[in-house]
Amino acid sequence: MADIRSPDLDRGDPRRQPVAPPSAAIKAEASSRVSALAKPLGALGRLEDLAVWWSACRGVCPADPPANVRAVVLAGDHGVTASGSSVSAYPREVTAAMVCAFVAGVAGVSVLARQHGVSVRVLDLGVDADLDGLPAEVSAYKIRRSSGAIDREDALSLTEVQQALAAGAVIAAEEIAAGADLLILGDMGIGNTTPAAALIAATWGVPATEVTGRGTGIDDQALVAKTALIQAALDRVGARAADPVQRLAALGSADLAAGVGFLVAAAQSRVPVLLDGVIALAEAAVAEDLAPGCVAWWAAGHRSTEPAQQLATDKLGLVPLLDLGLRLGEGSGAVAAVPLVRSAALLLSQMALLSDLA
Ligand SMILES: Cc1cc2ncn([C@H]3O[C@H](COP(=O)(O)O)[C@@H](O)[C@H]3O)c2cc1C
Ligand SMILES: O=C(O)c1cccnc1
Repeated sequence: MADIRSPDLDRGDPRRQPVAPPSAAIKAEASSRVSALAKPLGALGRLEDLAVWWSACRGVCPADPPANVRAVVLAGDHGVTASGSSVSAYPREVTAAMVCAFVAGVAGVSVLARQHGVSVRVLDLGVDADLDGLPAEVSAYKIRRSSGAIDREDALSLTEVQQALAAGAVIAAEEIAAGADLLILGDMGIGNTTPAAALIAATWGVPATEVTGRGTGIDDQALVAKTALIQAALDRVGARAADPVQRLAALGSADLAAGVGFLVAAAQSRVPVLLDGVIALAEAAVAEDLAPGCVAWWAAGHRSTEPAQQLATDKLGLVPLLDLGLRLGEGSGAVAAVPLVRSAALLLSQMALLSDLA
C-alpha cells in the first residue's frame, strides 16, 4: 500500500473538526453582482445560486469557470452480494470488469467526461479480485477484498476505516496537487446502493423502507429482500451508528469510507465538489457529520432515482441541478452537470450590468 499519511485525518481522531466556509465577503459580492446583471431579478434561476456558490468557493468575483475538473471513481465489492443474495440485479464479477472499462475509457462516465474535458481516475479500494494486468497504481490504495456483509457483520474494522479515510484524503490531495479546481467523486461496486442506503438511514434515523431503492433495477421481490437486509443491518448496529466512524465500520465499506475521507479533505483544502448519486450522498452524509461545514463546499449534480439520494440531498439542503432519471453512478450525473457550472461562472463574468446599459 502507498503511504497514506495525510495532514489532517491521521492526526488522531478526525471527529467533529469543523470546516471553514467559503468566503462570506465574496459570496456577498457575487450575490450583488448577480442581482445587478442585465436581466430581471432572479431570471437566471438556480444558475444564479450556482454562480454565487462557485465564486465564493473560488474566493474571487467573478471567478473563471472550472478548467481542471477531476473525477475519481472509487471501486469496491460488498459482502451483501455474496452468492444467493438478491440485493443487486448483477453479479459481483461486474465490478472488476467495469474497473477495466474505466481504465480503457469506455465506461458511461468516461464518455461524458471526455465530452466535458474532465479527467477520470479509477482506484480499487476493495474489489474482490486481484486486478492483474491493470496498471499497479489502480490498486495502490487497496484496503482489503470485499467489505463484510453488513446485515451479519461489520463492513470494516476500525483500523480499516481509519486507513480508508486517510487514503481518501491522500487521493483528494493528489488531485488538488494536479491542479483540480472542481472535484467529482464516482463509484463502482455491485451492491453499493445497499450500504449507501444503510449509511443514509443511520445518519438521519429513518427506517429501511424510506431509503431502499432498486439500484441496478431489482424486481419487487428483491426489493422486499433488500429492504429487510438493510433493516437487519440497522437493527444489528443500533445506537452505535450514531458515531460516524462506527457507522462506517458497521455499515459502510472501504470505498465508501475512502469517499468520506476524500470529501472532508477536499473541503479542508477549500476545493468544491460536485456530488453525484446515492453513493456520493452517503459519503457526504457521513463527511458532514465528521467535519461539519463541508456541505458548503458541495453542489448536487443531479437527482438520482434512489430514494436515499433524494432524502440526503433534502436533509443536507442541496438542490440537485439535473433531473434526468439517471441511476448509473460512476460520477455520471455530476460530470453531466459540469457545463452548468461553467455557464454559471461565464454569465457572472461576461454579462453586462443593467446599470451599464443605455
Ligand atoms: C454494468 C454496470 C455498470 C455500472 N456502473 C455503475 N454501476 C452502479 O450500479 C451498482 C449499484 O447498484 P446495485 O446496488 O443494484 O448493485 C454499482 O456498481 C454502481 O456503481 C453499474 C452497474 C452495472 C451492472
Ligand atoms: O444513485 C446512483 O448513483 C445509483 C443508482 C443506481 C445504481 N448505481 C448508482
